[in-house]
Amino acid sequence: MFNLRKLLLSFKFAFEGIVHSIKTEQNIRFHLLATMVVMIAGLLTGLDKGEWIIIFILIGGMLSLELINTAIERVVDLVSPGWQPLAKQAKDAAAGAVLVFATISAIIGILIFLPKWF
Ligand SMILES: Nc1ncnc2c1ncn2[C@@H]1O[C@H](COP(=O)(O)OP(=O)(O)OP(=O)(O)O)[C@@H](O)[C@H]1O
Repeated sequence: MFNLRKLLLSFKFAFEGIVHSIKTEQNIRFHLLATMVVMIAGLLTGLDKGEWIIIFILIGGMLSLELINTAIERVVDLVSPGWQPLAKQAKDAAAGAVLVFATISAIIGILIFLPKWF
């Protein structure tokens, strides 16, 4: 009923997916750098518990969305190695989802940090 080996293997595969995405996707490395900058800024600025929770939700959402974007890119390349309008639409929509979340995250970050600095 509960297979520990299978559970551990699924963690291993998920970890491999994260490592592969970091190695191959420049955008994910940029977001990891941004994550570190925000964490350091948060520690130096002094955020309350609610603000940290919001920041962690945004960081988790952002990185998860980047991983899903990588997955979509890989599946599109798999099923459509040649140029296809639908492949472009799929990849651009996935990239658009990342951009929407990144923009909203940046706005929320500004709303949290700016009043504390000025
Ligand atoms: N198979 C395809 N058919 C049509 N358009 C594509 C295809 N692959 C990528 N594109 C489009 O080409 C443009 C440039 O893509 P880009 O150089 O970012 O490559 P990518 O495959 O989307 O991303 P990555 O380089 O991270 O794999 C984007 O608009 C993308 O949607």
